[in-house]
Amino acid sequence: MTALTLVDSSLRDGMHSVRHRFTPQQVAAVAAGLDRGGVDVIEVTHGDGLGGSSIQYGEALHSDAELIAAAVEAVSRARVAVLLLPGIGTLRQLREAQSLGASVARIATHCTEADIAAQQIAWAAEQGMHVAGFLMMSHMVQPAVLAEQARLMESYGAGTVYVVDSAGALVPGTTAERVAALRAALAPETAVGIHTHNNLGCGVGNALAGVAAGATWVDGSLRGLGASAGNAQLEVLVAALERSGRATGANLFELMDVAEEVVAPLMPRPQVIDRSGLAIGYAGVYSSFLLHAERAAERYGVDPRDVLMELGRRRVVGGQEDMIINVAAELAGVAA
Ligand SMILES: C[C@H](O)CC(=O)C(=O)O
Ligand SMILES: [Mn+2]
Repeated sequence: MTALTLVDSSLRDGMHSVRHRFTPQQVAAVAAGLDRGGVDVIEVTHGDGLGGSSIQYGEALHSDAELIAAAVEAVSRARVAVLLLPGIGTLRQLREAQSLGASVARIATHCTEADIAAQQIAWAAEQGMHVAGFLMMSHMVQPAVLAEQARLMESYGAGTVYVVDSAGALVPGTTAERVAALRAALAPETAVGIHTHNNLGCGVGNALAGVAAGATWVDGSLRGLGASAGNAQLEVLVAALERSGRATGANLFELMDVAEEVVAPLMPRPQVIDRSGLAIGYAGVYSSFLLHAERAAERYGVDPRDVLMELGRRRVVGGQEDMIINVAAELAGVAA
């Protein structure tokens, strides 16, 4: 059985929850703990990836470069990964991240737009980085369509392709179908990854279903720290994987301690499934829309759930954040 690669997203997906305000000192403390805990890959960047710091996506307190350097310095065995969304981050920023010591490039596109990542995936693979293609909003297409997109990413040079449940809208059955479709379509040496969100309370369950269906790269975040309802809670996932007979190589008690003593005090609020988070999963809307939708709803005096349900009906995707204001204004019956 292929060994699992355990990936932590607390310092990247978790950035959405802390409004991109982690400091290099905090990054170093979390990364050192994850390294001691035996996590294989630690992802660090703005929540929307390299170059995400902006009015549109939220301004970060520190540059990606400062945070990546802090993580690289803090680890002794884990690899440091960065996220890049073509159209937000640039190859220049990816080159800088690699020069600072990042060795895994996660290149993310909407689930039907793998072709916009051809250049970035090929470049990173040529530089010797391990490239993971990240097919976001995977619930929006049928498994066969997703598998075709995964094959494109593989053809550009991706060594891993992920089913990414950005909205937390999948359940164990629909997760397993997608992972199995990718596993069947890709070459045996190409790994399949699973990245989940907990909006329907299925974050850990979906990750387990993904692993049972053939995923070997598996993401989580300490205390579940991630956009909207958060990710699969990493320390819980490790315990559940071990109990389902899959060795992780992680030190569970060390991860529990880092989660409790280092990450929990940094969290602005506990990672619960509140009504807006649940509405995101139910509507099938991009998780990082949560804070934008809450702000827009407050500004126009409407219910954030109505905004989210309407965004879901319109099949709005990442990159269309400006539509959130339009929808809130329309629901309020005023001009944006
Ligand atoms: C940019 C997104 O936050 C990437 C991600 O983690 C997801 O789609 O889920
Ligand atoms: Mn995510």
